[in-house]
Amino acid sequence: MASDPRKGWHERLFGGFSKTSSRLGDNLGGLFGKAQLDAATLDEIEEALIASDLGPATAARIRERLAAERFPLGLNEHALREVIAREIAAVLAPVAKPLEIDAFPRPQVILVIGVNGSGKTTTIAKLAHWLTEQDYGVMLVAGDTFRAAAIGQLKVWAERIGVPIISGAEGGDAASLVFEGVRQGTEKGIDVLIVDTAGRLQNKAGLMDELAKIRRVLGRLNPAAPHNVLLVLDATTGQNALSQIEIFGREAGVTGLVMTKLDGTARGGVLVAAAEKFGMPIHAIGIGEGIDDLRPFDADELGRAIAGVRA
Ligand SMILES: Nc1nc2c(ncn2[C@@H]2O[C@H](COP(=O)(O)OP(=O)(O)OP(=O)(O)O)[C@@H](O)[C@H]2O)c(=O)[nH]1
Repeated sequence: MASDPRKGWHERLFGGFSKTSSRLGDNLGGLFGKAQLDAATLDEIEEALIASDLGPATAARIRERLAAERFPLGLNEHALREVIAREIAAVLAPVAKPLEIDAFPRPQVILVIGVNGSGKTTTIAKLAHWLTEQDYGVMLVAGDTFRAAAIGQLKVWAERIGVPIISGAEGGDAASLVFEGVRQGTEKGIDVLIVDTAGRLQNKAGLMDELAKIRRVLGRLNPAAPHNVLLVLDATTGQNALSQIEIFGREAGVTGLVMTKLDGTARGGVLVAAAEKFGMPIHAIGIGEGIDDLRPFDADELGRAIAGVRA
């Protein structure tokens, strides 16, 4: 019997977030079972939530909810985790937006940006796979011309997924490659063009200039392009991911986020902090290195995974 892919995802999601939810449990440990939810206990809970990367605004929000609710039998672990799950879901619901591919014009252009090692290349592969599964014709552009290895890696993925790729020589001009991508994409009737970009933040000015140039070239071909600018973030960097949203959001016209490596890190709470602080759409999360490990998410389900509440 074929395995149910939804069930598989649910299990991987809860498994992936297990370090995050157990860290939350460790931080809250001494507070379970307190008979009184007095101000001092609420303060301690709020601090534990902040220490779990959920962000000060969400921590304050959960504190308020706990203060407003009555726990006649004392605050047991399950009740506390349930409140946390609900409030996290409320923070995530407005930003949990799957990537939308408009019907016109074709190709839709998705520019993928982020610092080196954030999981950009793998995310592009997963995204291409997700789109081809929905019958979109996808083409990749190896726009990280700064590193030969990045070009090679993307080519391997393209072959594995079975999508065409436009690539040039190391050190080539990324903007002209993108131009060529749109030209060929239009000619071949491609639906979605996914463009990889360099991620060397150590040369921030150069990087931002290059992204601006790519955007200018795209804009000349079609004023609405790029239709999406996705910022890929590595959850394991914790609060650092927030400053990347700030920098790239200000300078590179980010339209949405993808957070990767949420499996195997205890810092998954940062996804909630990002949602609360920036309110930007979060299109998908990555919970593994496999091609199927990137998906849009359901806010309620993710709230339970982070808070460690089994359905
Ligand atoms: N556990 C886990 N690993 C991931 C995930 N996404 C990517 N990775 C791994 O993270 C490493 C870096 O990913 P890349 O896709 O090469 O990152 P990049 O941002 O393109 O990096 P550069 O090529 O150095 O610019 C690889 O070993 C990936 O397999 C994820 O969701 N979970």
